[in-house]
Amino acid sequence: MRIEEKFKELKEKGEKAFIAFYVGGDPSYEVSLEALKRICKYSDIVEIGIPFSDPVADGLTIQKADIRALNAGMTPIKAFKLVEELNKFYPDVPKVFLTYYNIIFKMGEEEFVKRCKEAGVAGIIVPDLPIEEANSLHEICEKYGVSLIFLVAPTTPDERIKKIVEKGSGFIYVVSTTGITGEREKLAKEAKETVERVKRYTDLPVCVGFGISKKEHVEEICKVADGAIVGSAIVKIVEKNLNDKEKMLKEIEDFVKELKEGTKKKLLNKVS
Ligand SMILES: O=P(O)(O)OC[C@@H](O)[C@@H](O)c1c[nH]c2ccccc12
Repeated sequence: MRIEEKFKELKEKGEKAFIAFYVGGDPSYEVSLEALKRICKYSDIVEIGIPFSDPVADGLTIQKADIRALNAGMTPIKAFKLVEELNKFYPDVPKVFLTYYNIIFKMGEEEFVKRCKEAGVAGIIVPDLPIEEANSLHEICEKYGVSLIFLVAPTTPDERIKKIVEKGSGFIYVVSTTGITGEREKLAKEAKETVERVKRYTDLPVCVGFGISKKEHVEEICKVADGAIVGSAIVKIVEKNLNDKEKMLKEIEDFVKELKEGTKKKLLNKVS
């Protein structure tokens, strides 16, 4: 399913998007497939990280997940296979790749995007690709109908936001705070302001990630944003339960189910 269709469907239901992030291949290909199936049950969009040896935007939790996946033999080619398999079970949940640019560069931009199209990957997020360097990838993504999702940080000036929303598609990813991925106790206060700033320049959905780790955070951000993205708090469950796969999967499923509830609150607020 395309990302645009998903947001349309959510709007009709009066819900915001819950987007879960998970590293493909963590702690093994098979377990990650099973975990992602559980995640797909309750998520509107799923972000799958292609593990990379030098993930500069990631905190320790996701760094460790990348290492676990790489040690277990995960590769970009297997990541495409993972999406294909998931699409057999959950075709209505758009899958988005989170990948650093080296992986795309090595395969070749066109080959990478063509494979995304064939595997049914709806979009890609490339955190280390600045907008100024994104022209060719942008064109190729348009040609194949794959969304190219860009990040906006609280430190991004308005002039740059204007450039980003021109090229971005699917949704705009607002980074709640400066820094790297990882759980945080509180939702950063600059997150809402950044969402409002981006919304001045675009009608694209705006979703927020970085540090969102509880249902309360999801509820809070969904008052202003179109969706919430949770990564590290889910990946942490893997790390804590490496010796008990069934417990790990159950905890992931229960947690994701609870987080999704936070995106339905807005409707209740509106009605009352
Ligand atoms: O882990 P957090 O703090 O919940 O943030 C989401 C994040 O994991 C996911 O979107 C992501 C994982 N790696 C990234 C690198 C850059 C930007 C975003 C990401």
